[in-house]
Amino acid sequence: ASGQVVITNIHYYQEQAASPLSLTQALQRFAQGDFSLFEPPTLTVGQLSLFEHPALTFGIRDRGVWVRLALENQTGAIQARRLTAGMTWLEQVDVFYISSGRTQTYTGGDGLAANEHLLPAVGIVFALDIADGQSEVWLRVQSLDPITLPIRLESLEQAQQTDSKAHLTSGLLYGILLALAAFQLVLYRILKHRNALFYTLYVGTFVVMNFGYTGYGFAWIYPQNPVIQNYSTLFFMVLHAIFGLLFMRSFLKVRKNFPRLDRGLKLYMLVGLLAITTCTLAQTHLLSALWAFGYITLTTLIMILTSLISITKVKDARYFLLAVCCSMAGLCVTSLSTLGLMPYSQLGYHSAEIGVVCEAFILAIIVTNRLKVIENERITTKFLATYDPLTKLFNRHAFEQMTTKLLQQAEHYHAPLSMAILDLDHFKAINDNYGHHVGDMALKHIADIMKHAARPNDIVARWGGEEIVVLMPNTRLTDAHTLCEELRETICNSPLVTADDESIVITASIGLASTKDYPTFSLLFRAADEQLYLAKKLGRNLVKFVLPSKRGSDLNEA
Ligand SMILES: Nc1nc2c(ncn2[C@@H]2O[C@H](COP(=O)(O)OP(=O)(O)OP(=O)(O)O)[C@@H](O)[C@H]2O)c(=O)[nH]1
Repeated sequence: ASGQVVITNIHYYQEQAASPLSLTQALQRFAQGDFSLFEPPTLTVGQLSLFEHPALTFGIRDRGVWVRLALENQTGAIQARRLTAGMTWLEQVDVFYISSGRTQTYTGGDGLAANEHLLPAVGIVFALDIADGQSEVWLRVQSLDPITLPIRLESLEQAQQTDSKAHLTSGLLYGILLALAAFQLVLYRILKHRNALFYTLYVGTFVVMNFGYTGYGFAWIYPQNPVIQNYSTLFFMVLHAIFGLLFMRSFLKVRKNFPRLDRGLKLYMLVGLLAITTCTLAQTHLLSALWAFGYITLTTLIMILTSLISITKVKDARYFLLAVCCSMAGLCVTSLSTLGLMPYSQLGYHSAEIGVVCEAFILAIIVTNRLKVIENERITTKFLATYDPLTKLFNRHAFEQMTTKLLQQAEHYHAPLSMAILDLDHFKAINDNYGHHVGDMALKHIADIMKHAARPNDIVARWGGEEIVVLMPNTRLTDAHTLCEELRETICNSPLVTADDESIVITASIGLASTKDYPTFSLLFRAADEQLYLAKKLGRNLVKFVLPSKRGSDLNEA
């Protein structure tokens, strides 16, 4: 039987006086011809009608509006229908169903606690039994939020389909946005970077705001509290804008690049927050609505302008701009269609959500990318603090720190510990003959040999220039000597082969000392260094050390 109950025409009237009209007065006005005929816009793309469900829009106003629907039931029987008459945020919607001189009255809207007529994501709905022949529905709507009245008269099966579609769309939207926000929150937990936190709050406040205006909050969470319903959406709208600005300041480095603008933004955010808090606490609904809509529009413009002027200064600012433009475009279409400045359609109404999803995706990608760069820099800095970039051996600083610790342990456990200092022979000649580049290759080559020769607990570090130090825990001088001898031999038997296929024999001199006689780092180092000097003096390619019993003599020569 669907389709055989039709709305034949729609008339509307905007009250002029602050005091509301009664139904009788409205009927009189209609009879006098004060009502206007509503002509829904039409636009079809192929089979699809963009303005499938006519919607009347009156913007934000403090006076009531009347709508009259003329119905015709051609089925010859009473038909059950569901009438959707307005968005979930409307404060009060009175419905008068008139047939054969009898009037039935219903009241819905979010101004009334636990209102059963409010269906989240769908609107304010009424179940009507439509009498055979002609009948009328009269609606009176009063709200300080935008008065947007999509009108649908649906059979019960159609209504069910509409509901499923609406819940599915909302589920999808929340799913995507919450997943993106959760991902950034995890990144924030790990990397502690503000970009990720502000992103989470920016997207999170949008979800809360959306939960408010779609009516889920009122239907599911605070049905007894119309005050929360009336103010939460507007409050979170401003909060969403503020987190957007905080995110932008951090991402576009506004404080560093435009200090004066940054100070202005701080003030702007403070004013935004104070104003909406005051309006909310004072429960001035009209002012809150005007402030919230104005503030979010101005904020989006500020974000667009700031990203425009940041393009030359900040990497990825152009993507930030693209993201904000997506959201701005969506928000504009939704605002214009809810405020009645452009024809209302479902697509238009959902544009803000589509825009925000696009924005959230783009922002998630650029934030993750930014965090990757920051993390890489952090890893590099950490690496450079510990390692020598050329040879990838520990650097001098790391070596000193580790040695101090190991010396304390050796002393505590009365364990032996040896230190060797290795210096390449005539290294200057390699640089001079083959170039600095080959000198570097030689250093790397020797470092690789030493890494390979070192035992798991040995510590090999580049002390500086062509000097490499080795700390050998739990190693007596004689064992250390054997190891150093092997190392010296390996080095001189492993010539460096250059890119030109030239083979360069490299030799090294090594000085060795043990903690048995030199218990502190400086003494140990100086002793090893003295032995190195001796090795050089005695002709190079040698390992030199002092026997503990005969300090100063040099019995072991390679
Ligand atoms: N290619 C290269 N050369 C370096 C690096 N660090 C230091 N040098 C060079 O190493 C050379 C060390 O020269 P010297 O101290 O005179 O010692 P040497 O030529 O090895 O002679 P002996 O130590 O007496 O055998 C200098 O020419 C430095 O410029 C480096 O990282 N890369």
